[in-house]
Amino acid sequence: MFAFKSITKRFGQTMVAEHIDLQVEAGEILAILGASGSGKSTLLHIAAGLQKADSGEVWLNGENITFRQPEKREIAMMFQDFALFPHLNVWQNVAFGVRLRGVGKAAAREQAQNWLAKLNLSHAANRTIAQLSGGEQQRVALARALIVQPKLLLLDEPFSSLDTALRQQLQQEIIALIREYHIPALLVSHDPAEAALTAQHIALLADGRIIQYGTPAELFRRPVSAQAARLLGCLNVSESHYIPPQALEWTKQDGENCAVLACFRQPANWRVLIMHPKWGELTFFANQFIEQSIICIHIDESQIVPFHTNILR
Ligand SMILES: Nc1ncnc2c1ncn2[C@@H]1O[C@H](COP(=O)(O)OP(=O)(O)OP(=O)(O)O)[C@@H](O)[C@H]1O
Repeated sequence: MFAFKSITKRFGQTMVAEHIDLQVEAGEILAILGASGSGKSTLLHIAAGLQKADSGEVWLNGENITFRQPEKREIAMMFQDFALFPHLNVWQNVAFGVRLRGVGKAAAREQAQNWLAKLNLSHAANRTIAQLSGGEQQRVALARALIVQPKLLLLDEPFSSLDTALRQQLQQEIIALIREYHIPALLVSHDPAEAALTAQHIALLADGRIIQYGTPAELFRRPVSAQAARLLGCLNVSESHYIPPQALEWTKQDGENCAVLACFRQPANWRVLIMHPKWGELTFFANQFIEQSIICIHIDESQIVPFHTNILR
């Protein structure tokens, strides 16, 4: 298990982490979701020992590693830009970490081949990095990270340069490997869909504070504030409440007449913007183009999530 205990970090006047408490169990992914500049990468760097916290502790498998050197932490990182070594071929990149630990060339090569086989890359073992696609490079980066049997895996937006299909495939591979090898993982992301698909828990980070923590289902069902709802990419959010998609229904009767402001084509459906007499401008999705200028909308008010501001502050 990995844990941050009351981590605090400032850069000059900027508070980047304020008493952050988080933990992630072996075999699970914790996603830290936040806007740009919210302090996500700083937390990863503190976990890796690349930045020092001003106060607080970092624990891994029951040991306080706060003052341990980065190379002694047994932590692996994967980045958005892969960070592979261009002068080494594929298997040499994968074998790099075990070679550093003194494993002989033949044994390291064999271990690298095993990892490449696991990730369906055996055919590319002797290629240069430039001869790989983005998805293949990221799988090499994953093999290179896991071959050293890390005690923690840090994922810094590792999927963001991949297309949707590749991204989902790699996410599933990482989830399966983390589970198989019982490694806890921290994923930083600004993409709520990615966090929801990959992580068992999500921590929403804003201005150096965890504004909400829970399972993806808990967070999406009940964001605690407008800021949390917006970080989760929810629609129909105001400062006082959130109207979830299932609360809003297009009916023939039993609702309010709403003006249709716009209807946009989306890949899988139509996105409709309406003006509701009580709740104002709202968005919902329809499976057909809405031709009428007025439609009847029922809102199940029992499903509306009210915000009590400053709940966790
Ligand atoms: N070494 C540093 N010195 C001074 N300020 C820093 C340093 N590193 C980060 N910061 C500042 O700390 C804040 C948090 O940065 P951080 O990189 O952790 O955010 P982030 O959430 O990872 O952002 P992004 O999603 O854009 O990568 C930012 O305001 C950033 O400018």
